[in-house]
Amino acid sequence: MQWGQIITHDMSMQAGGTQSKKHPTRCCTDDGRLIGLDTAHKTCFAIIVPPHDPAYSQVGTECLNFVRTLTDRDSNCQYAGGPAEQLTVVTSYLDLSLVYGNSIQQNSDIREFQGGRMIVEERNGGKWLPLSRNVTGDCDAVDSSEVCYRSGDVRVNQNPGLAILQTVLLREHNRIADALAALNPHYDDRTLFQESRKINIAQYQQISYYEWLPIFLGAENMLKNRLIYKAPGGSYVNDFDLNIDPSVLNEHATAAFRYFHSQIEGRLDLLSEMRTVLGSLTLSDWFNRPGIIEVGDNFDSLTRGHATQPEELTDINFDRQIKHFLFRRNMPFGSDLRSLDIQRNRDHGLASYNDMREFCGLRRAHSWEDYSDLISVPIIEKLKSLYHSHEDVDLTVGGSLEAHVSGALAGPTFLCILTEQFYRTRVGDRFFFENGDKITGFTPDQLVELRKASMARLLCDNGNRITSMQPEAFRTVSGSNPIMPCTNIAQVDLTKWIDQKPYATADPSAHYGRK
Ligand code: HEM
Repeated sequence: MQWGQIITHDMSMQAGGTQSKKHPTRCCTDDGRLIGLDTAHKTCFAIIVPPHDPAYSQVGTECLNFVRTLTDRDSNCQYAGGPAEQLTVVTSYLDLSLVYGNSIQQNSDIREFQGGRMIVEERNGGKWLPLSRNVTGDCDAVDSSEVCYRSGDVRVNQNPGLAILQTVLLREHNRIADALAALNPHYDDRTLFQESRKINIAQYQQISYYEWLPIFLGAENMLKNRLIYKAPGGSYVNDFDLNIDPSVLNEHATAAFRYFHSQIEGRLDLLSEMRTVLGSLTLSDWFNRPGIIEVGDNFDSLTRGHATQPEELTDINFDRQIKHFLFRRNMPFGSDLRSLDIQRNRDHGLASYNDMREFCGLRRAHSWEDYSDLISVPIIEKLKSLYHSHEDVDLTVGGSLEAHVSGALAGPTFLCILTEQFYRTRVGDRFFFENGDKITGFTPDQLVELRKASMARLLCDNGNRITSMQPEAFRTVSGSNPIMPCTNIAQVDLTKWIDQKPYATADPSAHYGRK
């Protein structure tokens, strides 16, 4: 689950949102009462809570704040006709923009400009993400001495697991930079930075496509649709296609990929190196308060917990920590992520579930009963009581009610969207790590090494003192996936980067991130 959120934050962020921070536009009063339509801001689309709601009725909440995503109409974009298009504020590519930032300015703010490294700050003997310059603004901090991070992505502080993986990926960059500096003492800061960034992104793409996505999209489905290849050793996959638009599909970011919100577990276990449970954290106590990961041995214990504790089932149930208590900020109740997802579907004006089925080559339903090919009859009965017509069912809702395709964690409609997205994400990326471009690609020897990258090794190398892990870290520990010493887990051999080729650059003024 947690890696999925990393991928999400790398690929999209709707414009105008504040994520976990309280939105300055208030569409409800602070105690959850409705504001008249005439007084509410024009971007308001508040979620109306029915009086009998089992959770919110306990505290009389009538209204959940919801601010519409900014569109091309709100920006200086040239209006090209057609419906409004929602804007995103991060790069679509899987390029670790959440670590490196989305612009030269963002990047310059978090780079050390020495030895190719990113800024880390030492606290209590550990190396951590640098602190935000506006602690009380960026986090739910009581005072400005609390830990609150600055990174390539403003959502970094949202939950402890996310902050851990952001830290792991940042430390990995510096680990690579230090190793390259030792192997190539003549490299300058910029060369070290760019080469380390390139390796970090390549490992991350390898892990995402070959280790993580097969669990979600099914390995066979991915092979069949050319998202992954049985590419042995050092051979390239030259599938870059200039005509493929790698932008993130609205149906992906606003509906299909959010289905995995159902995997979020509200209890975060802290585990010792022996994998005994030392305690646990409650998710809603730690939204936007990442400092907890720096306390005692929590960084390692939570990392082990995330690698050991099963995620919640991918189904119609959502943990109350995000369904009732999202960003509750010490209040008895917070917001409801599931409602936000459904309302966001409507805000963005996505095609209906039925339209999307048809688009994906599935049978268009002409009656409620026609949905029974993919949705169980008792659930259709519930839908009937909620929607006037079968044509009205939202994509977010219908897609998440389908029986899963064998080997995947989604039904056919969502799987169609997810597969199309991750096809575009690789084929539309001229820098995708398997690409054999002479200037930007890796050598076959380097590719052999990059294909050894794994989540297990990433956690081993970047914990404080994590010394053992199961080799398939996205899967639970079992007889065939036992905990083993980190030293037994394959590592990318960086000696293959000993001055392999001169750093290709002609125009010195075009250096990304130069101060
Ligand atoms: C503790 C974990 C997580 C929390 C608290 C969380 C919370 C949120 C919130 C508050 C939003 C914005 C909702 C809105 O206003 O529309 C959001 C958006 C989103 N989430 Fe999550 N999420 C989590 C994990 C995940 C995971 C595991 C995935 C997928 C694997 C995911 C996928 C998405 C996507 C695709 C978006 C839309 C991003 C955009 O385009 O702005 N999230 N999430």
